[in-house]
Amino acid sequence: MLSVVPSPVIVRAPSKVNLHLGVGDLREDGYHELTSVFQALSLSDDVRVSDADELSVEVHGEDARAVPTDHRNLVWQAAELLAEHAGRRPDVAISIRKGIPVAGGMAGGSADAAATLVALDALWELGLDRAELVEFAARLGSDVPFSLHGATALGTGRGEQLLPVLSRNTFHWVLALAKGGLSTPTVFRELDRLRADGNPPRLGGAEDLMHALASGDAATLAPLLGNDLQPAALSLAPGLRRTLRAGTNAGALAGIVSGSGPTCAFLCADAEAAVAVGAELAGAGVCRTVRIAHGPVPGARVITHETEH
Ligand SMILES: C[C@@](CO)(OP(=O)(O)O)[C@H](O)COP(=O)(O)OP(=O)(O)OC[C@H]1O[C@@H](n2ccc(N)nc2=O)[C@H](O)[C@@H]1O
Ligand SMILES: Nc1ncnc2c1ncn2[C@@H]1O[C@H](COP(=O)(O)OP(=O)(O)O)[C@@H](O)[C@H]1O
Repeated sequence: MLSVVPSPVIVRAPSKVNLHLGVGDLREDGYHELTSVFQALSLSDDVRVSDADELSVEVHGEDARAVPTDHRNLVWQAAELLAEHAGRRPDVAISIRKGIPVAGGMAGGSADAAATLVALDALWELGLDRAELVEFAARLGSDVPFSLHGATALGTGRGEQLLPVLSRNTFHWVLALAKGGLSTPTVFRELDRLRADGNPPRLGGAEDLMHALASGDAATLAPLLGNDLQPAALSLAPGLRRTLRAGTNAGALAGIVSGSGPTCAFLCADAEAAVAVGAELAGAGVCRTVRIAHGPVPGARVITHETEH
């Protein structure tokens, strides 16, 4: 029988760093109330979907072995969710090319889920509007709406309610990737434990940081970066203190743990400084590997060709 060769749809989705992550108290539904200023970074994943006889997931890239290829993968859940909505079977082959570290606090799984929503909307010609995509995204995870949105945004609620934030210029980052990952729920639980035992510092509001973003000046932004999850991540992975010190010693303007960690993100004065800081960090033996990235970049979007990113 003749079969029509389906044309794959490829979508690129960004990683994120939380420039400001204020964590409120634990809610009754098990989530924490957040004030998060997200920035989407150029380190990204590509997700390719094509018609197939049944749903399958394959993962390529350095961290591929750490990623499940069954229903535990967020792209699987995204495909099932959209198929149910469309009243069809989720019969697609999904191939993920990972550039984002796994369990690194950079929203890699969320990026792939957002990418899958955008890709299947195109492949199945569903014509979903933005609000519908965002609603599906929020059902898949707190960070998934931001992976769709990209750029710079303020997230409230459990991080899923977004407002765009004005950000001038491009900021240059060095990312220090760690050997293992940290589980997001474990890090939130550790923060609850630290708060029950004592009084770890809590961030104030994000207004000054948002002014600094609007000014586009990295040196003004640097001292305003902050993450309430950082003490919890450092408590679980004390070696990250050395990584953070090494980055600022190497000339970064500031360093923070990205989200729930263990990736450390270093803000640099410009692209040249980022290359120099990256080279020095790579030689310092304080992390698995180093990546250079910039932001803000757009959210999940269809691309025509897979290229290096
Ligand atoms: C911490 C953040 C910061 O951007 O990112 P990562 O560091 O994981 O990338 C996010 O809040 C992670 O978002 P995401 O990874 O989508 O989390 P979800 O799947 O929604 O939730 C996983 C678990 O994290 C905890 N969680 C998540 C979000 C939130 N506002 N409060 C929480 O307590 C809960 O224990 C929840 O069961
Ligand atoms: N597409 C995916 N990519 C990476 N991890 C995934 C994916 N789908 C499910 N996971 C699971 O989610 C966990 C958290 O992964 P990830 O989203 O990369 O990190 P983080 O929540 O720290 O940003 C992983 O340990 C993995 O088991």
